[in-house]
Parts: sequence; C-alpha cells; structure tokens
Amino acid sequence: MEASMLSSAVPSMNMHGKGTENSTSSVSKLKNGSVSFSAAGNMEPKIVKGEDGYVLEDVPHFTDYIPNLPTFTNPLQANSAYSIARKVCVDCDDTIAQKIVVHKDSARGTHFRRAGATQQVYFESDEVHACIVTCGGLCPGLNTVIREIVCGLYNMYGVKKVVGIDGGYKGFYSRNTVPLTPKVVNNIHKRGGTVLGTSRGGHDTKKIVDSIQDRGINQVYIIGGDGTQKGASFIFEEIRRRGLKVAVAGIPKTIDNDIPVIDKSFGFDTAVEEAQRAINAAHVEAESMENGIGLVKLMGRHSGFIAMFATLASRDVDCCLIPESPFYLEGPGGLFHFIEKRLKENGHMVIVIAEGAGQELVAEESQATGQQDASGNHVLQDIGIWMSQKIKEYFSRTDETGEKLMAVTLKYIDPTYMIRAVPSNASDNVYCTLLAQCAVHGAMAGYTGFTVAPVNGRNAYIPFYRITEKRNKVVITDRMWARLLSSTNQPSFPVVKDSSKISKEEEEGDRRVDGSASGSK
Ligand SMILES: Nc1ncnc2c1ncn2[C@@H]1O[C@H](COP(=O)(O)OP(=O)(O)OP(=O)(O)O)[C@@H](O)[C@H]1O
Ligand SMILES: O=P(O)(O)OC[C@H]1O[C@](O)(CO)[C@@H](O)[C@@H]1O
Ligand SMILES: [Mg+2]
Repeated sequence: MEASMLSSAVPSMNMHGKGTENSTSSVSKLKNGSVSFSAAGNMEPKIVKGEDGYVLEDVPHFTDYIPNLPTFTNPLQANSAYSIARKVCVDCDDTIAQKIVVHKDSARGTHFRRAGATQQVYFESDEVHACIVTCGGLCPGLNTVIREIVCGLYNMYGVKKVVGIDGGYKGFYSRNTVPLTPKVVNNIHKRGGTVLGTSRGGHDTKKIVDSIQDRGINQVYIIGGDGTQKGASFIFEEIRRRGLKVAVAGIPKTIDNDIPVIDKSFGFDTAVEEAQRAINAAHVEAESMENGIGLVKLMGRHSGFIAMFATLASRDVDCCLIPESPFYLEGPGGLFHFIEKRLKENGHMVIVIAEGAGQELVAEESQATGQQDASGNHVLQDIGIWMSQKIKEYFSRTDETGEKLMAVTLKYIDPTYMIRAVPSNASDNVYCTLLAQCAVHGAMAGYTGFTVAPVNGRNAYIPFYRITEKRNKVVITDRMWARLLSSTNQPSFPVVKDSSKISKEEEEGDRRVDGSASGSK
C-alpha cells in the first residue's frame, strides 16, 4: 500500500476524542520508511532501506496514524536569537550513523533520525499543553532537563502551558499538576534531585493516558531510565491506539549508564566526578595507616560503568570490581591473595566495588530474599558491608602459632546516594540543555514514541524498542576494560573468553561513553 493510502486504512480519530478507542488493527503495509500496525495493534518498526546497506530505524510520526493534519511554519525561523544562524533547521534527510568505525567495504548500516528543529511543525504555539514527568532513581541533571524543556517551549516556540507531574508515573492519576514557567524553573538546575519528585512502580497505562486526555495534554516529556522508557512506550502505544495527537518524548536518565545505543546518559560524568571525592578520601585514609585498605562502593546494579570510569579517572585505585567481571576470594589468583600482595608491596590499597558486583558470592552464603522494589527491580544485597567483613575475617585468620595473618585497617566508604544527589556539573548542564531542546523540537515536529539522545556525538531520535530491548554493559573483552586492568594491575579473575567467540551482543555493547565509536581505538 502506498503512503497516500494510509489514511483510508486508519480508522478516523479525533484529537482528544476519548471514546475513539478503536483497536482495529489496520495492517498498513507501505513502501520504504512505512509504518504498519501489527495484529496486536502495536506499531511495527519503521525501517527505511537505502543503497549500500543503509538502514534508517525511524521513529513514529503523527502522520503515521492521523490523516490530514495541518502544519505551521516553525516560529524558530523568525526568532531573533537565530537570525544569524547559518541553518536554523536540520535537513529532514539528515541521519546519524550508529557505527562510525567502518571499512571500505562495510555496509552503511543502521542510522537514526537526526534531532533538531524542522521547517514545519505540527502544533501552533497556543495549542500546546505540555507536561513533564520524572521517574526512577535520582540522577544529576534532572532539574536541568526540566528547566530546559520549559525554557525551550517558552522561548523557542512561544508555548505558555507547561505543567509538571508530581512524583513520577503515579502522579498522573493521583496528584495535581504543578505549573511550570521559566521563572519557576529559573534556578532549579543548581539543585540536585528533581523538583517534580520521582517514584518507582505505579505505572498504569490506561489511567495515565486517561489523565493525559482528561487534562488536554498534547506533549508528554518522560524523563527516566530503562523501566521508565518501557512505560513510555506503552503510553505511546495506547495514545496511538486511541488516535490522539499527543507526542510522547522519552529522555533517557540513568546514573548507571546502562541504556544501549546512546553515547552516555546525562549525569554520568557528574557522578564519576563526585565519586572521585570518595575515592580520594579512601586513599588518604588507607595511605595514613599501616596496611590500610580503603573500600568504596559505587552504584551500578547490572553495569559497572561508574566504577570503571571512576577508577580510570582516579589512578589511586588498586582494584575495581564490577558485575560483568566475576571474581573469587580464596586461593591463588583470588582477591585475598591480591590484597595481601598489594599491601606487602605498597603498604596500602584502594578497592572500588560496584553495588552489583559479586552478588553471586553473597547469595551463596545468605538465603536469597528475592526481594523486589516497587518497579520490580531485584533488590541487591549490600556487597560493600559483606566485602568489608570478609576482608577483615581473612586477615584475622591465625597460623598455628596463633599469629594473625596481617594486621590491616579497613575503612569502608559508601557514597552511593551522594554521587547521584548532587547537581549536574557544567558539561552535563550543556548536555542536558541540548537534549531538552531536541526533545522539544521533536515533539513540535510531530514525532512521537521516541527517545532523544546522542549517538556518536549528535543527538538523534531513537525508537523506544532500541532503548529498551537490552541493557548496556561493560564488555570485559573490550580494550577499555583491558586499559583499566593495566592501570590497576589487578588480576582479571575470570577466564577471558576466546575473542573469536565474542557474541554479536557483546560486540554491539562496545559503544563508548567518551563519544568515540569504539573503545578499541
Ligand atoms: N516494564 C515496564 N512497563 C511499564 N512500566 C514500567 C516498566 N518497568 C518500569 N516501569 C515504570 O517506570 C518507572 C520507573 O521504573 P524503574 O523504577 O525501574 O526506574 P528506571 O526508569 O529504570 O530508572 P533507574 O533504574 O535508572 O532508576 C516506574 O514508575 C515503573 O512502574
Ligand atoms: O533509588 P533506589 O530505589 O534506592 O535504587 C537504587 C538504584 O538506583 C540506581 O541508582 C539507578 O537509578 C541504581 O544504581 C541503584 O541500584
Ligand atoms: Mg532501571
């Protein structure tokens, strides 16, 4: 079916027309770049194929499911701030390559739509009623993103109706909204946390979309991690199913930096910087004592990026333990032997441990609780306290003469919440500003069901499924982990996989937080 025939295949839909819940699964097969709806009513990926293996994984647009929408000239083009800009808008054919390390014969590969202002927009300024919600754990930069969405809407598009949803997803249906103006948000970027509040759990798609409809909201900005983005994709699907002209824009937030595809998430740099303070303190304490050990626990439930980058940045760390790299305590090549050796060599040492590291060791000894938080995330055992205890026990062991193995002093520092509760640093502030403005441009342009984030240094609109399908992890067979090992000189506890057997997933996980295409530079 040609694109022009889409309108006839899609049931007629009213804007904010509650009751137009037409779940007819009109299967519209279009040419390249087309959209189709699956039997379940979900939208299938919009894939455009071009020459030499070029693939665009495009994001949904209102025109995919609402026919005959009027468009308007983008007011940014008349904005005095942009009067000397060589180009105000991005070209609608601009796309961003996912992989930038290529060989001369490589296929061009996957691309995403370049984020930015478009010539035509699908909202008039006074028609827009936007809302912003923050969900999941805290992260430096949340307030900056909120501020810049509000200021972007007001200053770039002349929008006057922006509200905040109080306390995460459940706030949609259980709380009042908070009016947001540039004046209200003027100073919030200097504070940690989120002025809107956040929560885990409470995602009820139907109730949320009912509330969006009842309030007449037509742009929804959703800031949160992997769980939040999954929730956002359900909200988008329901909105599309109801045929509403409501843009759903996701802004990825995660201190753990575990969202795939994107270069890195906002707040990550700030967290790594803040972690230096704890590592420095651990180092000072350890250095001042005979056989001093400083142990620092950092966040990272499934992914050890914070621990890895904080270690690489510090150079005072002797051992970094992350969830992706299993280790063992006893015997030759084990952690205890390494600690003993390092103490004999240097008289002190610093260990950084990610909260998700060594969970299997703790589980072996304790009854697995299987506890979950309100969002269904597995609650971890406290590896920091457990490890402190184990190290102390080991060095208190006595030989046959009753003499202790070694008298050590261990100081345990747990700055986990401190590194995510701080305001974002200067570079994260700039990052958050671009991200927020790109989210606003995307929604104004009629795109929906997308996450905005940098890919190889350029902001792109990425379909939700690419963000939520897997988790980004440290690839321990990658050169970046080897760099860490060579900087700490710690043992690489596990048997390293034969590189010819590295899975495609691991290979793809090899995306940089430093903006380059590969850690294997
Ligand atoms: N699979 C899912 N489907 C729908 N909603 C979800 C899903 N997973 C999580 N959510 C909702 O998203 C919100 C945040 O989820 P979660 O607590 O897992 O944090 P997150 O967004 O992953 O952030 P982080 O883990 O980085 O703190 C919660 O309100 C939760 O109900
Ligand atoms: O905020 P909570 O519920 O204590 O959860 C802490 C978790 O949140 C994260 O900071 C992710 O946001 C993880 O690193 C950590 O395990
Ligand atoms: Mg999460």
